[in-house]
Amino acid sequence: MGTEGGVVRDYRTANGENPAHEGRQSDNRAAPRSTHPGSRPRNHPPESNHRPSPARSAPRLGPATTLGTAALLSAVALMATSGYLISYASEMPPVLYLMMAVTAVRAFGIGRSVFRYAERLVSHDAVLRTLGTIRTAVYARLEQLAPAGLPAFRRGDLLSRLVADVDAVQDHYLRWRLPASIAAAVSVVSAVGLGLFLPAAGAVLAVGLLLAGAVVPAVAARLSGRTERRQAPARGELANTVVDTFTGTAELTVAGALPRRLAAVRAADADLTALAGRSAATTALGAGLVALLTGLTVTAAAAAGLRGVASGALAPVCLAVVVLTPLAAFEAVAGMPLAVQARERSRAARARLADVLEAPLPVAEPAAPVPLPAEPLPIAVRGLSARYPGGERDALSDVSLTLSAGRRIAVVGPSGSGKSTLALTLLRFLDRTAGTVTLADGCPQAVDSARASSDDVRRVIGLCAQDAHVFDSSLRENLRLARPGATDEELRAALASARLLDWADTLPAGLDTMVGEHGGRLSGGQRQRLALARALLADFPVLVLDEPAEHLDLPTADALTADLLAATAGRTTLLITHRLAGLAAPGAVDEILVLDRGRVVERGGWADLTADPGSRLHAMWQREQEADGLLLLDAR
Ligand SMILES: Nc1ncnc2c1ncn2[C@@H]1O[C@H](COP(=O)(O)OP(=O)(O)OP(=O)(O)O)[C@@H](O)[C@H]1O
Repeated sequence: MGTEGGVVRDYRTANGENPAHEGRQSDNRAAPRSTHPGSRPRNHPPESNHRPSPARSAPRLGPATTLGTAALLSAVALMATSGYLISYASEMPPVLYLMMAVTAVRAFGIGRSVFRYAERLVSHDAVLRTLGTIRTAVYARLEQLAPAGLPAFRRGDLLSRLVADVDAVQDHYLRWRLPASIAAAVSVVSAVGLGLFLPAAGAVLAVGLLLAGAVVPAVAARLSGRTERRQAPARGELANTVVDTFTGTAELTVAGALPRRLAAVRAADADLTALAGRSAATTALGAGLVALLTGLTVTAAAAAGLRGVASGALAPVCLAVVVLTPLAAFEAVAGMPLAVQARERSRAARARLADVLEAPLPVAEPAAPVPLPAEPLPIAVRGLSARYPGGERDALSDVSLTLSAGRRIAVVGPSGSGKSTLALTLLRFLDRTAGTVTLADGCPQAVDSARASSDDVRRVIGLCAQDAHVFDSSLRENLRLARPGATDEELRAALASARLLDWADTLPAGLDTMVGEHGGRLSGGQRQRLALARALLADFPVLVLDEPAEHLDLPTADALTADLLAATAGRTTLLITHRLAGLAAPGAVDEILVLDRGRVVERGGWADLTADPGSRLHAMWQREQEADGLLLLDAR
């Protein structure tokens, strides 16, 4: 089935078969502790083993084809019986003799509209259901690919795949398969039917329909196949440059690069416009050729009819039938050149969807996920290594640590040393290549996280990411994502822990204050504090804070780090940071791991490590203090 199968094969989660992610609610889409006992058995099968057959996903077009054929045949018969009725009526027979033809004209006239309406209803219902299935499958796949697997796709291009390419798939059914089947059926029946009146006219019609319905579309496909197939990637490119330009407008303006980016957008737009122009030219050529063939066929049928009348093979009153039937029958094939163009377009779109649906998953779900222990601590990480899909080397190598109840560990290291990779691997957004992560380590109910569903693991280990998404909603709704049933008191307590309550209390609308798109009405620090409050409200047994103070100015970053260390006191926490200032306070964290190139190169308490002049942490701390001093001088 080629790419067609590639897309259809994977529509696995449709029809509610895999309600896998209903419980994800916070930054890491995890549910609050109160809803986690970890022992709920999963009721969805592992995705990688579960692929529905194409037969179940492709729309059933049989009824629509039958109705469409009936509608077009009614139109052909209407034309033929009208011609016959007018010719016969001109002979002025008794009215009673005309009644049968009159009734047939009425029946075919009504039939054409009724069948056409029913065909549209049935075909669109079937196809839209399939589109819904495809879109669900694409969303579900994207959800599984995120976050570690998504960088393989560009954002605008993904948007285009999600919207335009999925829509283009409907063309495969509604604009190619359905009209092609109807055209074939109507052509055969019309040519045979006319042949019964006059074999020569039937033959002429058969040749005309064959040329218009098969040869012209083949020529159109040859002329524009490449153009049609290039449209979907070109649309993706345009979407990508537009999204990139919009999201980076501020930076591009500051760097003076906006004109260059706009030129790139215009170039992508011109490319797509040129493709659309070439496609339209082919459409016009196809329509022109079909109109020409219609005229030639009607003329040849009329000539054959006249010869038949002269030789006595055709009753004169039936001449109009022979002339008018081809005119109506060509309606069936008139859209075929467009249909093959739609086929080529949707073929490319389906291939692009298959890329998404068949992209390797960064995490493989176990075939039979085991329930997690009700009390998941301590969590022992031993020899953990991980690699990104397509990566040449491990981004994380042989990392070990123990997260026991209330223990706080800081992971520091230079950019690219694997800190975020450690978080992703612990949360099972990325599969490990070696090592173990044992929940309830040392207890009889100990379980390795790889044997549980990743959703369950994310109910135990929560993440407050550096780029935590803030929704375009109110403060209250943003917080309630973590715990839908939370009372205002609980929300206020979480805000207080994140040191945001004083500010929230000054707002006229209080918790109902709208925060804007991506939290645009908040400062960077307020956004991060809101994300922290949300993570605290979710009350995960283990909280991973990944660079929560990233992108903030130094005083704000240090204040936030100090506040979040205070807010997470007594909680099991893994704090990932490249800034050390917040860790210097006595008892801030229990252990510090220094990562470099994915490996733990140093570990210990703050005091011990910084006291050793040869230690990495000592050197990092010195560098940070010197840099801060220079910044202070600059500021003065
Ligand atoms: N999605 C990805 N696909 C492939 N490689 C990746 C991906 N994300 C990160 N990497 C690579 O993995 C390595 C570790 O990256 P990671 O993001 O864990 O570093 P980090 O210590 O968190 O850096 P930073 O402090 O800058 O956030 C880097 O070499 C990086 O290039």
